[in-house]
Amino acid sequence: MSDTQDLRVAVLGVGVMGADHVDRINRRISGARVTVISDASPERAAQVGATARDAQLVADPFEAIAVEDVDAVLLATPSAVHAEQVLACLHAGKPVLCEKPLATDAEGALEIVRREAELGRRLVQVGFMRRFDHEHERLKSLIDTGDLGQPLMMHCAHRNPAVSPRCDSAAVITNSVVHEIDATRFLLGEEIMAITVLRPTPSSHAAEGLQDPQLVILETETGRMVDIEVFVNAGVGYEVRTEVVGERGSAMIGLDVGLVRRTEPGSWGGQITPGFRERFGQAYDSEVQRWVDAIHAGGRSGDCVDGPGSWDGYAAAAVCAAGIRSLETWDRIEVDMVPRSIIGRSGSAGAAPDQPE
Ligand SMILES: NC(=O)c1ccc[n+]([C@@H]2O[C@H](COP(=O)([O-])OP(=O)(O)OC[C@H]3O[C@@H](n4cnc5c(N)ncnc54)[C@H](O)[C@@H]3O)[C@@H](O)[C@H]2O)c1
Ligand SMILES: O[C@H]1[C@H](O)[C@@H](O)[C@H](O)[C@@H](O)[C@H]1O
Repeated sequence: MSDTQDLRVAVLGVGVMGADHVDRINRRISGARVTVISDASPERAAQVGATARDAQLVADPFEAIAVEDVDAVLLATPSAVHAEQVLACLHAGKPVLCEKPLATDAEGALEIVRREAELGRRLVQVGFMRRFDHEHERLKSLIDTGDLGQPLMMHCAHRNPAVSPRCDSAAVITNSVVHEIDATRFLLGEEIMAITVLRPTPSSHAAEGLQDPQLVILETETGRMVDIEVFVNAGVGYEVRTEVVGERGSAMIGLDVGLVRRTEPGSWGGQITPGFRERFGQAYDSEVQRWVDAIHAGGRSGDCVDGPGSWDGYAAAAVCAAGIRSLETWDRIEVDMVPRSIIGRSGSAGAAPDQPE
């Protein structure tokens, strides 16, 4: 790849998210095109491949990563296989944008942080797309300029209309709460030290044995508290609300306040957002465009990340691991994280806890 050539991207896993990413790269992102598609389902690969003229289908995901004229990899495979596929990308020296979570356990994420640090280049970006959402960016800017005074608390709600019947109680944390964990680190700029997961009466719409909803309390290094209602079978629509309460005021995002209409006879209201693709479409586009631009800027030897990196993926995985433990024990659990200083320079440009080593 030269500066003027399109980045040749392999997309692995072309289900809901991967197919969207193929479409976004080919239609809306400049400086990149999808040249390889890989999916465990040959039918699905062929179906999505038919929408991407230039793309070659490669059945084995590790062969797809190794294809010589693939410059970068976008992973939208199931969360359980992210860690091994990211490690394969690092082994091949290729930049990777990995959908969240980076790994389903803290050890897997830490291994990635260590391997990237050994390479001496930042090649791993994690798909915490809320950092690219305009509302989140505005909220962060209000906090950073001091307009709210010192932030003290955050209140969050994360409601999905429904999830796959295969989703278990731990996956509610690793797949859904992981977004609030990253948003907390991003907005407040510090690490999370402890987590408590409470169990309200489960919804009758949740699958047998699934703890849904859950109430999660995060405690940060300086003692700020964040409460999160996560409810993944809430019906109705998609809602992600975040309110930051500071010493001089509060601010809330995610209120679905698009167009509000008054119509006869006597009705008033707006549209409910149906899902994450609609709510975060702009954020996914910005995330992928900035990733592509960062790889062009980094070239063959520089850093290829603009946004959350491997350290952010690890920090979130460590909090999730403590959350799963809290879910099992009903206790408040302190987060077990290695100190950042032992890792070296790899990690995130976007995350606040990015102190000089
Ligand atoms: N950032 C977000 O808001 C967001 C939204 C949805 C999903 N996600 C993440 O994206 C990932 C995919 O989620 P999804 O909803 O698209 O899932 P999905 O089930 O719709 O798609 C996954 C695809 O991967 C394929 N696959 C399975 N194992 C594979 C393997 N080992 N190698 C290659 N392909 C394989 C499957 O056949 C399927 O087509 C998950 O990690 C999820 O957490 C992120
Ligand atoms: O995988 C999805 C995705 O990450 C969405 O952004 C989130 O709202 C859902 O809860 C999760 O299941």
